[in-house]
Amino acid sequence: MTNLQRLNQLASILDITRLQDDDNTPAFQHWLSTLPQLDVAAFCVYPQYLPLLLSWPQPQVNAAIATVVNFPSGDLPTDLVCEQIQQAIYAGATEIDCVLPYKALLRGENGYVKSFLYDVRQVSAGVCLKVIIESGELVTAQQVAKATELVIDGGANFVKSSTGKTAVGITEEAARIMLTVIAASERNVGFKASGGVRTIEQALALLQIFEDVTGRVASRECMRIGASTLAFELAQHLSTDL
Ligand SMILES: O=C[C@H](O)COP(=O)(O)O
Repeated sequence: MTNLQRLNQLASILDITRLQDDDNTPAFQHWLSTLPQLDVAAFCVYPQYLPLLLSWPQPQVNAAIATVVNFPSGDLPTDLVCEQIQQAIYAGATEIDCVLPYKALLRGENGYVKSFLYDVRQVSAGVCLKVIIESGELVTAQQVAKATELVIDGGANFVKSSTGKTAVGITEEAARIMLTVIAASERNVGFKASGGVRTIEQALALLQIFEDVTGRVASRECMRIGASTLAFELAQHLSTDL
């Protein structure tokens, strides 16, 4: 595969993300105006910015519209998270990135986590559900594996590593653990790497790990990379490689 083909493959699995806590309408609209024209997998923004994204005059015809719930703490009551999901879908979201109650998992409350995953899957039926395990906050490899296993068993479409709001985002070690559990499962579940993916080198390394561990070719149906700045570097490389 040529470098250009690999970079285009990377663009096709990118979830361009804007989850700034000090954001506002003018800044968000300016951000939209700066976005490069790439055939990406999705745009991921806070729920309050879904209307602006959906009314954006340059629709990215193939891109999904994603938003976040139970974000970033993972601590909200299940019924409130389900309400957030319903509101997001009503607002036009076609993908939901939902933070797992990972602190409950760390307390050993696996039953609560399973019940949470069941409820959010029911209320998000028909849309793409990505569950964020916040791998950088899980202490042991066993906890990363267990969180991944519970998310898969709960029926999510993707297991996502990080919110990008904690000290540690995705690491290659956590990616390997998550992908090993995903590869061993009988279910068709995808992997989303996120949290501090700032360079093309990092992203290509994660893409390679995905393909090495799962034996699958990375596509938007089975792999995503969530990043807030990578699209700009990628567009520069793609324009110079033409
Ligand atoms: O999906 C969430 C991402 O982590 C946000 O991207 P970032 O880490 O490049 O800011």
